[in-house]
Amino acid sequence: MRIDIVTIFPEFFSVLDISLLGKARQAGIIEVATHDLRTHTHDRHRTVDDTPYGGGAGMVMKPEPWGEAIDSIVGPAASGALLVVPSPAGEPFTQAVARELAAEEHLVFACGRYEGIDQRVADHYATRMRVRLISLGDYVLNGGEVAVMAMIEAAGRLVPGVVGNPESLVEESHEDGLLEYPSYTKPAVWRDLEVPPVLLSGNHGAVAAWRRDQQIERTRRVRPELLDDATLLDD
Ligand SMILES: N#Cc1c(-c2ccc3ccn(Cc4ccncc4)c3c2)n[nH]c1N
Repeated sequence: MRIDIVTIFPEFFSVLDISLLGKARQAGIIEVATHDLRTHTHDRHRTVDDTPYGGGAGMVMKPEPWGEAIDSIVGPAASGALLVVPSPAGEPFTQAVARELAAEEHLVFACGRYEGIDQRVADHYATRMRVRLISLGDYVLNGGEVAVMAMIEAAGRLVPGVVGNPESLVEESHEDGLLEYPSYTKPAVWRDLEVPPVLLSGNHGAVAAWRRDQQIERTRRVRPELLDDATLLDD
C-alpha cells in the first residue's frame, strides 16, 4: 500500500515513523509520503487560502495549490488511487470503511484547514479518480490531519503483515458489529477484585460463551444502536 498525504503541516505525521506503522514502513509493507501544500504555491507569501465567495467568516483553501499538489502525486490523467478528503460533511468513518481503505493499493489524503478546501478540487478529481469525503465523527476539528492520522492507523493495522498476530484483529470492538468483551490478565486478584472464574476454568466453550454474552451485554448497554435482529437471533 502507498499512502500520500497533502497537508500544510507535514511535520504532524512524523509520528508515523515509529510504532507499528513505522515497522510496516521499514518492512516495505506500507509506503508513506507527506507533501507540503505550500511547495505548490508561487507567491511571496506562499498563500493557500482566500476569502469565501458569497461572504461568511473564515477562509477557504485555494484550488490551484491543491491541483498542482495532487497532480504531482497521481499525474495529469485518470488514476486508480483513492482520494480521501476528511470533512465534517463526509460519510462516517467506521471499521467497515477502515477495511475498505485497507484494501486500496494507493490512498491520497487531502488534509484541509481553515473552513475547508474549495469544492471544485473534489469535483475535479471525481472526474479522474474515486473521491470519498469521510468524517471522523460528529464533532468539529480544526483540520483534517487528526482525522487522517486516525484513518491511517485504523486502516494500516488491517493491512496484511502489519499486525504480528492477525488473530488479534478478529475479536476487537466493531469487527463483528459488537463491542469487545472485557479483558483480564494476572494477577487473579487485584485490590480485592477477582478475575471472572470462568476465565480460569480452562473450559474453552464456556469462555467463548461468556465472552459472547459480555459482548452483547456491553453493546446493549453502551451502544444499543449497534445491535440488530441478526445479532440477537444468533444467540
Ligand atoms: N474528518 C473530519 C472532521 C473535521 C474536519 C476535517 C477537515 C477540515 C478542514 C478544515 N476543517 C475545519 C472546519 C471545516 C468546516 N467547518 C468547521 C471546521 C476541517 C474539519 N471536523 N470534524 C470532523 N469529524
